[in-house]
Amino acid sequence: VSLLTYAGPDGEKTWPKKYPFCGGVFQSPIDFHRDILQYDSNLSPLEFIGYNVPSTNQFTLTNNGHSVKMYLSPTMHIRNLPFEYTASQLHLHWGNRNKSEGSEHTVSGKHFAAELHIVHYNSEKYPDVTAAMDKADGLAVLAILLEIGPFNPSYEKIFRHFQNVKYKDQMVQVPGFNIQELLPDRPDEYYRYEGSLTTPPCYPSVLWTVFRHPVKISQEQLLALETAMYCTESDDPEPLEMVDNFRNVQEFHERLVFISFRE
Ligand SMILES: NS(=O)(=O)c1c(F)c(F)c(S(=O)(=O)CCO)c(N[C@H]2CCc3ccccc32)c1F
Ligand SMILES: [Zn+2]
Repeated sequence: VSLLTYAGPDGEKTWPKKYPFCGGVFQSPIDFHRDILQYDSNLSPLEFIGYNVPSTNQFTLTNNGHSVKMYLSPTMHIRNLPFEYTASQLHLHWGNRNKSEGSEHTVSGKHFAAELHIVHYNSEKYPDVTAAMDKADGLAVLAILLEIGPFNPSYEKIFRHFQNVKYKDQMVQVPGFNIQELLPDRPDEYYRYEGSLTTPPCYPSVLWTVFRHPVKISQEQLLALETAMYCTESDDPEPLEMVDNFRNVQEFHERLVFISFRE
């Protein structure tokens, strides 16, 4: 989808022209602020099955021109949602070296530095993610907010490969590791709402789980994320830096976000 640029003449404001759902209902991301939050005691901790992938397995990390994404193992799934959801891929959203405020979801109007998404599909009802991605109960995405702190060795297991996926369509193999290491402390505390893909085609098909607590990565790790990748292919005479690949927050009318924690 070459149309997928966030800023400029083809930016997110033009998405609804070609992708009508982008101008529709239940759009993500959103801002979490006090008067739309409601505690829900039924929101139980998620179970992460098969997340500890042996290093004999490998994940494919690739630059798809607007994000860096890593395909995950079909043995990974989450339980304690209305259905069983199987992992598909993870990817990131970030800002730029002068403005490290590239998260998609915001809290009380505040951006975090970046955001990791782990995309799953409803494997109880659909054969694969492509069949699931335009269904209301098709996808479940886990979102981890990233902020600056100490060096994070778990995130480094992915970040150390960025130099090999600098350009569009490049890919590299990443040795398996426990993907649960990428989750924050207290993963039982999260925001939950029904929303959409944050890139075209913006299908309202995502059950969002945004963890309350951010994960820390170092300033250097964040700079690597913000400066390593390009949207363009390696031989493109006009390289385009892959930066600011986050969608702005969407209007959230008369709806509630459910929280599993008491503020
Ligand atoms: N922020 S988000 O979680 O909404 C989200 C993205 F932001 C994003 F960039 C991608 S993508 O695969 O890199 C490109 C879109 O096709 C996907 N990929 C999803 C959407 C389409 C699709 C098809 C198969 C597997 C994954 C996805 C995505 F779910
Ligand atoms: Zn995403």
